[in-house]
Order: sequence, then C-alpha cells, then structure tokens
Amino acid sequence: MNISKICCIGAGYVGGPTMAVIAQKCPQIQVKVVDINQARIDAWNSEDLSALPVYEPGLDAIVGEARGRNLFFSSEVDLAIEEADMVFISVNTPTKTYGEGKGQAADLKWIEKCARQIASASKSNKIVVEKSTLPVRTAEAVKDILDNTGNGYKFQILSNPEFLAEGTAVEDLLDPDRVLIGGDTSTEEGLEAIQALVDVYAHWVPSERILSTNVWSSELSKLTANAFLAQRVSSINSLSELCESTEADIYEVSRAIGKDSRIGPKFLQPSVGFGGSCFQKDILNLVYICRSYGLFEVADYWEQVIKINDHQKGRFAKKIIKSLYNTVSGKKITFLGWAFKKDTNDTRESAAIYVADLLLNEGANIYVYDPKVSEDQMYNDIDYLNTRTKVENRRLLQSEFDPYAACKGAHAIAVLTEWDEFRELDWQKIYDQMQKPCQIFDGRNLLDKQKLEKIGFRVYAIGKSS
Ligand SMILES: NC(=O)c1ccc[n+]([C@@H]2O[C@H](COP(=O)([O-])OP(=O)(O)OC[C@H]3O[C@@H](n4cnc5c(N)ncnc54)[C@H](O)[C@@H]3O)[C@@H](O)[C@H]2O)c1
Ligand SMILES: O=c1ccn([C@@H]2O[C@H](COP(=O)(O)OP(=O)(O)O[C@H]3O[C@H](CO)[C@@H](O)[C@H](O)[C@H]3O)[C@@H](O)[C@H]2O)c(=O)[nH]1
Repeated sequence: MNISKICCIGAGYVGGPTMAVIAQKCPQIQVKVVDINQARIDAWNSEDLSALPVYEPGLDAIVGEARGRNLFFSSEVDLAIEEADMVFISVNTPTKTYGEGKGQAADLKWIEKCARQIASASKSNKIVVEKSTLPVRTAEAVKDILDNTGNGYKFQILSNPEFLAEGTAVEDLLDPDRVLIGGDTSTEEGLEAIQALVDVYAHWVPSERILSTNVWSSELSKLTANAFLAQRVSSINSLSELCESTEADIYEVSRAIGKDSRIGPKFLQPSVGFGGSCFQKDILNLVYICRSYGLFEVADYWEQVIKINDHQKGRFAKKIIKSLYNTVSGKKITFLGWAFKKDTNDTRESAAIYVADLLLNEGANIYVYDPKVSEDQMYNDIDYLNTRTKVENRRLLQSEFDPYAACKGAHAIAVLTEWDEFRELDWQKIYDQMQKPCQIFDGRNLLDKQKLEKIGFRVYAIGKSS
C-alpha cells in the first residue's frame, strides 16, 4: 500500500517535530498537521521561524525546508482526515484530574474524541496510528469506536509510540535507536498496514532498527521504556543522598558503575529530580494499570520511583531553607532555570515548580532567569498548583531577563536547569553583588564547585559532601 497523504491530529511537542521530519525525509508524501488550538497552528505557520511553538535545536531549519512544500499546519481537522490514507493521533494523554483513577490513570478523553472524529470524517478506508503514549489495550477501544461509529469504512490500528526526548527531538527523530510498530500480525490487512508504515520510516531509518510487534507489546513497551529510564534517575538520586552522608561522591560512583557494560553510562546523572510531561505520567499510569489487574506488588515497586523523585525535590528545598538559617522569609532567592531540562521551553512537571512552591510557602522572594521560558508560563505553572492566590504568586515570584539582575542582592542561587550558558556567567561579578555569605545550590551539578569556592561561594552540589 502506497501512502501519499498523512494527517496528524495534534501539533504539539511530538506531532510538530515528528511530522516535520517525516515531511522532510519523504517529499512525495503530503503531511498535514492539524490542531484545535488555532494559536498553536498560527505559530507553526509563523514566517519568523524563531516563533515556532516548540523550541528544539535544528527544528526551524527542517520546518523552513518542508513547510509549504509538503508540510502543512491547519485547524481544518475533518478535511485533513478525509484526504489522508494514514492518520496519526498525537494528542495529549495527561494524568486524570477527576473521577475514577484521578491522579494516576491517563485521561483518554482526547483520544476518544479523535477516534470519533476520524470515524465521522472518513470517506475511505484508513490506517490509524497511535503516536500518543497510551495504556496497554487502548487500541481495542479505538478500534471499537471506529468500527461502530464510522461510515462503514475499514480501519487498521497501529501503535507507533514515540521515543524522542525533548531538547534532542530532531537528532532522535533523524537517527532513532529504534522505531516500534505494533499491529495486527494475524491478518493480511494488519500486515499490510504495518508494512505501509515501515515503508514511510524506511526512507531514512535502517531496516534493522524498525521493529514490529503485536499492538499490546508496542503499547506496553513505551510505558516500560519510560519506567526503566526514570527508575535509573531515581536510583542514582536515592544514592546521592547516601553520598552526602558518607563522603562518597555520586559522580565517582556513577562513573564507576557506568563503566560496567551491563549497566552502561547513560541516565545516571544525579539531579534535583526528573521532570517533563512523560516520566511521572507514564509511571503513574503503569501503577494504575497494575493495580487494576490486582498486581499490587508490581504497582508498589514502580510507585517507589515517583516517591523517590518527590523526596529528591523536597530535600533540595529543605537544604536551601536549612542553610539559610532555617528561614527564607523575605529573602531573595534566585533560580537559574525553570525548564525541566536544557534546550527546551517545556516546563511540564519541572522540578523548579515544586521547589519554588515549597520555598514560597516559607515566604521566600523568588527571581527566575530562564533563557527560553516566559514569565506567563512560570505563573501558569505555579498557579496550577493552587497553593496560594494568583496575587500572592505574583508578589513573591518574578522572572528576570538578565541573569545578573536576577542574582543581584540574592541570599542564595539555586540551579534548577542545566543550561550551558550558566557555566559561562561571570561568577566573580555575581559574587560581588550578592548578600554574604553567598550560597549556591547546584541541583544539576553544572557549575565548577572548586572555582566557585575559590571565589568565596559556599556550594552545595547534589551527591557531594560539602
Ligand atoms: N513531549 C514528549 O516529549 C513526548 C515524547 C513521546 C511521547 N509523548 C506522548 O505524545 C503525546 C502528545 O504529547 P505532546 O507533548 O505532543 O502533547 P502536547 O500537549 O504538546 O500536544 C497535543 C496537542 O493535541 C491537541 N489536541 C488535543 N485534542 C485534539 C483534537 N481532538 N483535535 C485536534 N487537536 C487536538 C492539543 O491542542 C495540543 O496542541 C502524549 O501522549 C505524550 O505522552 C510525548
Ligand atoms: O541522567 C539523567 C537523565 C535525565 N534526567 C532528568 O529526567 C527528565 C527527563 O529527561 P529526558 O528523558 O531526557 O527527557 P524527556 O523529553 O522527558 O524524554 C523522556 O520521555 C519521553 C516522553 O515519553 C520519551 O519519548 C523519551 O524517550 C524519554 O527519554 C529531565 O528532567 C532530566 O533532567 C536526570 O535527572 N538524570
């Protein structure tokens, strides 16, 4: 089956970059990315490529090359579905905030809406691809809706989870470790649909890296991969606390164990806690699924990864309070970084939000400098927690455009995101303009501790005894 038109529902952090790369690599395929959020679509269509709604290194060039040629962004969802041979669903699947499964299960209402819309807008048979991260067996529900609410056309459902990480999305998409395609391997139509998607990726991904499985394995592999990755971060973070009590150095431990080829060096970087829209949501979802099958021990095992992560964020905030003589009330504390990792403007579940909330509870005045995050976004994040009024949040927290202004007069600086530019700051100048004693809390082990101590700073770095 030859695919000539693709529609992707959802122009977010996954839909936008993924489709831009497919369009760049497959110039003969027309790719339309659609979204109900008109402002987002307008931003994707913006002439100024620095105003795209997703910041990812290298993405502007790819969009610049393909947009208007075979890559289009539009809010005409029905029309794009009708025209396409293959429809990707790449909408958000956040943790439920209400009802059964609140706080754990994935909220699938946007997925169901998409399935119903695909069914009603279709005027031919289609391949429907789950790109969103979904609980195992969601394809069953999607198929049920498509088969029972459609216009009599046939749908093949594939699971094709996305493994890109933000900040490196373009590299990950251009050179993926693997592409996973789950489908109905028991029928000819199912195998044909799998092959059609394999053929799209085969334009640039070597065939040995394109794996096909049954749908359920594919859906579950995505949750499993994120659970394993997050578990490594929680494992190293849990031991960072032990290092601080024993004079072991978490970096030396991490390097030593990472050299074991069975363990490997990646994802052993201690931090103030993992953030991002995926790890916590996907593990909570895994925990919920396990409990719903009565697998309580398995659920408890994975839940511990989240508990350690919450503990890590909390103990970082407590360390700041304790070091500032047990009170931060009315004190200026500077945050360097608000994004959940460097090279992205995404702040979802960023550790900075939770650390800020704990310090604001104690009456701290927080000034934030982040090179890519707007003040509005910071207020959205902190207001969302509903801990205090919006007025209070605006009184206690502000963003600064300049890192030196953010640090001037501060009692302490906390590094929350590992932006490279923080290393290059003039730390002597910052020292001269701060309250003494000058304290730095490096939640990313980004800065040169010895150099800073030589200037006169007191430096706390995760997993290193001071
Ligand atoms: N962000 C990541 O790095 C990442 C990586 C891999 C997988 N995922 C998964 O991919 C999915 C999407 O994540 P994201 O970060 O791109 O989310 P996002 O919130 O950035 O984007 C989702 C978009 O879908 C749109 N949308 C929702 N319902 C719609 C509908 N009925 N019709 C049209 N548009 C609709 C929203 O307006 C939004 O713009 C999630 O399941 C997520 O878990 C995310
Ligand atoms: O050694 C490490 C590695 C990561 N992190 C933190 O973990 C979080 C997540 O980082 P990362 O995984 O690089 O970014 P994401 O964009 O959240 O990507 C994850 O989540 C995506 C969404 O499902 C998946 O597609 C990716 O494969 C998976 O890496 C960030 O806060 C990082 O700072 C650490 O603290 N230490």
